[in-house]
Amino acid sequence: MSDAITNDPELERKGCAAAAEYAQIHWAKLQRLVNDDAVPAESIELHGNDRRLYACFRASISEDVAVLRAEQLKTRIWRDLLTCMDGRVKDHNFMTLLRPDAALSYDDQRENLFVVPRAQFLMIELARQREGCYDGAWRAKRRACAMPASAPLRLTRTTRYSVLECAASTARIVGVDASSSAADASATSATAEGAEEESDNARAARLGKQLAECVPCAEAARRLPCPRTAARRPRDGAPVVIDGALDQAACAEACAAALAFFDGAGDRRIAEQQLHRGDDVAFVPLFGEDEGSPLRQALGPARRLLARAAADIGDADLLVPEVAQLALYDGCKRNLKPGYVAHRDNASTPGAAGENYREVTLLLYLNGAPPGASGGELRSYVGAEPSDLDGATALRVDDIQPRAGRLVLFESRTLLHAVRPVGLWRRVALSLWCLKRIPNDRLSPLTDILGADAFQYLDAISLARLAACARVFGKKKDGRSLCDAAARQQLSALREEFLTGVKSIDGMDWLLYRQIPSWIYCLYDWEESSAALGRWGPVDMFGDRGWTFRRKEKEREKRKRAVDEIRHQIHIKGSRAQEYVDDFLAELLRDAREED
Ligand SMILES: O=C(O)CCC(=O)C(=O)O
Ligand SMILES: [Fe+2]
Repeated sequence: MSDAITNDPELERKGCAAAAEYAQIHWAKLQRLVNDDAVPAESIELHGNDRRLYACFRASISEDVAVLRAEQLKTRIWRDLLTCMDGRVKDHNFMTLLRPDAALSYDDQRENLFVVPRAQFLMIELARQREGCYDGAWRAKRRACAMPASAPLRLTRTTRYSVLECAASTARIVGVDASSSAADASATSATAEGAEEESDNARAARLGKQLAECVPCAEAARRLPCPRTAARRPRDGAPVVIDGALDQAACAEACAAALAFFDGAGDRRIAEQQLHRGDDVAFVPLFGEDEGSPLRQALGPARRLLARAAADIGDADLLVPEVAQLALYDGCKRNLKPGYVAHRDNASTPGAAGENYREVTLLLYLNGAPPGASGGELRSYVGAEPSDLDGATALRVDDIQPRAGRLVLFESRTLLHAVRPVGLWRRVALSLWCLKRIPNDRLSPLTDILGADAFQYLDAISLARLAACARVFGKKKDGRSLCDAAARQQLSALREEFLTGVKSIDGMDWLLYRQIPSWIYCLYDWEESSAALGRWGPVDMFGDRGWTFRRKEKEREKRKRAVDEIRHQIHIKGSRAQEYVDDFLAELLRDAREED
């Protein structure tokens, strides 16, 4: 056809990557409609003057735009119309990908996408928005596609996190039930949120959840075989940057799977956008089978690389958590420019508020800013003083560009860093924090004795007993001990299952009081006994036999001796610790009754 518009090969060559990125951004915008039925389709802005552009289009062309054939796009009318757009529409002739069928995603019709000038794309998409192509039925269908019926997002409680879990992808989204146990493993010691107020994250980190769920790095590398990397221990407060740590193909696959995963989670990704950081976070198990999990499979090479890099740092004391963090800074979401304010991943001074176990931070970028997009640099304030929270004392400020396959390592306690606001692109990275036990860990004397791993093998009842013991000799001021926290979590999960019928060590039904068996509360009270005498013991705890108890210093002494004894027994008996703890608690309760 003589008046057909032909594609300019030069334009194609230059615009290929940009077109793909633009398509991704456009699809992300439409995702808002999928996630929220209340959003009118035409409220998604595509261009500065959408109404006018749409009117202009409909003044010339009356065809239906829901499903288009190639020849419909190359007519003389279109050519004239597009010629008028020069100077009126920004980037009017930029190569842009158009979906032939509005009902389907880019992926669904990957082979058949049209390459059209930007102005043409805009007019067609604006018409689709305004003419019902993205109506309720379309949204429902897209939702169904994103979330197969067999894999609904559901709220689950595990011993570790309270999470939204997508069964098909085995990644876990944090942030649904922040009040109880959200542990997004991102404790921040020096963020804008204020030093006084401890975040859920910080609390989770302080309680050592990460430490209870990790393996020595050599073991991690054994479990996830991968060739040696160039990773080395970062020193002198400066980050180590290694390019090409992961090949482009692996990055592209991982990135696409991550974006699909986050898109599938929709608005449920994160309950509330936090002020100091704008990313969406999911936790991906580092180890285990890949089958049945597209996301985990796609992240396989990245997970192996991180585990290997952790081992290559060469510090035998380093531990690798069982989960890596997948973070999306979605610059295409709600016109936000998400970033992360200046912070350190661990307290710069040992013992300071917010301290956790992070020693080395590993960041693996799965993509970089596409041409024309900007932001998202990792800003590092090298040499900033430990008390400096905003980088004023930095000797050097380096902006490290995210790039597919780029691995960055830095000392978690030392490097003050930020993520610069991300422009119109979707930045995807996988992070892993290598942990190190804190000498004389104030959090958990029992952990020192049993080892953090023990918590994985103890059932709720055992943990509760250990918790009770830990409370007796644990350091109160810092909050719950490790096992106390673990016990609470397991017990509250159990609550739904067994409202009755779970027996405490002395054969009584657990009386659930604020989700925790009341005998634990008795022990708390017991522990809290001060020099002043007081009455204690919830009357209902022992039902008909309700009794009270007058606390005395000498009993406190007695308990302390008993606890020391238990500690000793645990130490020498190893795995039989549980029995001894049982005996100890039984004894405590017996004593208490006798006293009465
Ligand atoms: O993604 C990055 O570049 C850094 C993210 C970060 O600082 C964090 O998650 O703690
Ligand atoms: Fe960080």
